[in-house]
Amino acid sequence: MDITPTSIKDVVVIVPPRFGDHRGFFSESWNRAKLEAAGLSLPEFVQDNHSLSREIGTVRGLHFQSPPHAQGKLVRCGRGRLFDVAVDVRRGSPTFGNWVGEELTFENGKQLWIPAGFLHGFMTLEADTEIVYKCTDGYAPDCDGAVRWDSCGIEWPLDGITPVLSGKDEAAQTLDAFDTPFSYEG
Ligand SMILES: Cc1cn([C@H]2C[C@H](O)[C@@H](COP(=O)(O)OP(=O)(O)O[C@H]3O[C@@H](C)C(=O)[C@@H](O)[C@H]3O)O2)c(=O)[nH]c1=O
Repeated sequence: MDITPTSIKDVVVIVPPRFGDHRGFFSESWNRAKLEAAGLSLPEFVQDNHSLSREIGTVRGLHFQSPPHAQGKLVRCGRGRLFDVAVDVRRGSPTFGNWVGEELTFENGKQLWIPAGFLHGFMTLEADTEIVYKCTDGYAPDCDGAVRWDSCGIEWPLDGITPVLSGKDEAAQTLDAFDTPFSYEG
């Protein structure tokens, strides 16, 4: 189990091993005991999500759920390629406002662990890209919120394109206007 830190202490990249043979590969995409043996203890997951984005340059995000339904997310790509982003919005965090971006592809098998207290979003880098992620809390529409994808200084890889957005994401508040419900707990 390969676990690599990022520029934000609490966000990590995980790459589970793949056992390849003439048929393809086998991989344990999630194994609590093996992660703990490798030094990473994650909260309990209660929901798995899966979405398909048809067009290259589709942007979903930047999303969060407020407490008491804040979500940590363990994200991977099921098909295609995407650029996955976490933005630290924990009030008082030494890395408040900083972002981490990681290319997650079917081929590289990378997973990004994003704890509660971060905005999450992604841009697809290929048509027909699928994302799969585990969440530490269930969907709570009353706690659901969004911040504009282009208000956080993120260096999106498809710079200059007109992204495909939902109406909710199009109308989202900017990071400057966002009154974060999260605080840093060290
Ligand atoms: C997020 C979510 C949505 N839905 C429904 C609501 C709506 O009718 C439909 C589409 O919802 P959305 O437009 O919010 O889907 P989407 O834009 O893909 O939202 C997701 O974006 C990524 C970046 C995340 O991090 C997720 O937590 C989630 O916010 O699915 C659920 O039933 N359960 C869920 O957990």
